[in-house]
Amino acid sequence: MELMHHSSGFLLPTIPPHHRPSLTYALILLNQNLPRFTPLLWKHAQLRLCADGGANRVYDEMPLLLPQEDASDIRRRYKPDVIKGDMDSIRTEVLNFYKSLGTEIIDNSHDQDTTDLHKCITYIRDFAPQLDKSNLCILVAGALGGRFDHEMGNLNVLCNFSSMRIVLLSDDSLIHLLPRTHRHEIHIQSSTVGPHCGLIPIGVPSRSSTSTGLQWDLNDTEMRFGGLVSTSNIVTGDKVTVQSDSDLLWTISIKKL
Ligand SMILES: Nc1ncnc2c1ncn2[C@@H]1O[C@H](COP(=O)(O)OP(=O)(O)OP(=O)(O)O)[C@@H](O)[C@H]1O
Ligand SMILES: Cc1ncc(C[n+]2csc(CCO)c2C)c(N)n1
Repeated sequence: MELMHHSSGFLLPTIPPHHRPSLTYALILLNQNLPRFTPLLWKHAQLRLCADGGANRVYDEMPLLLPQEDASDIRRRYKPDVIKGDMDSIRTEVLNFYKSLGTEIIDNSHDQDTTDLHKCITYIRDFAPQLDKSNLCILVAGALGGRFDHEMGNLNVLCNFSSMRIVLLSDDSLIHLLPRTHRHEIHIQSSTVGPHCGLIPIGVPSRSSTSTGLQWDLNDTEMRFGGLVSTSNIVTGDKVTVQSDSDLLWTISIKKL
């Protein structure tokens, strides 16, 4: 079984040269409070998309995250490449502003069966011609906090696209899938993440999960909702390994400074 490496180097101003694997990043901004480190994610990304009302967040909140700079300069500089969704949340002034700067607008108002985040991921997967897809990682800003149905929809997207690397981010947490098809090695960048973490089966229960590097390691352990799921766990070093017969969610806290 192949080994998959994970790292949160994208939370550092400069991604370390030894960072493995070397990834190409795309950023999706959702309609939820933007994490304070969004300008950093923006810098690392080669493609930036707003999911519908996510464009309002970029317009309203980027100037607040960079208060020492002029708001209208910030708005012109942080121009999304694409705004995609059912367009029921983006404000007209915001839509017209980014349209006038040349942002591509994709109106999918006919599709009321998939979320705007789902629509953005489909776009990156199927259309973004300039991106190297072989080592692509999609960072999703504003995925947690707020409405619980949205949060669950965002988690479901990890399952819809389980073979893609997708990281859900808020100010406090980072979440991604550990597909059962791989063994996993998670590099803990202790200056930016930890120590609180969790391993949670998603979709189906896990009959057997095994980890190293946690205060409460799993050892051929069964996990299911209604039984044990590993929350409030703690990372003990700079490396965590995980193997499971089911897809698991990995979550780790993001440090404030
Ligand atoms: N409170 C929230 N918490 C987490 N994610 C959110 C939240 N609000 C929106 N999102 C994410 O941002 C995307 C765009 O949000 P937007 O408000 O434009 O969606 P929407 O289609 O209008 O949602 P709805 O019609 O259900 O209110 C959503 O698809 C969702 O992924
Ligand atoms: C069973 C079922 N539940 C909810 C929706 C509604 N819905 C799901 S995604 C979406 C688009 C949001 O931008 C909407 C309206 C549906 N279609 N089918």
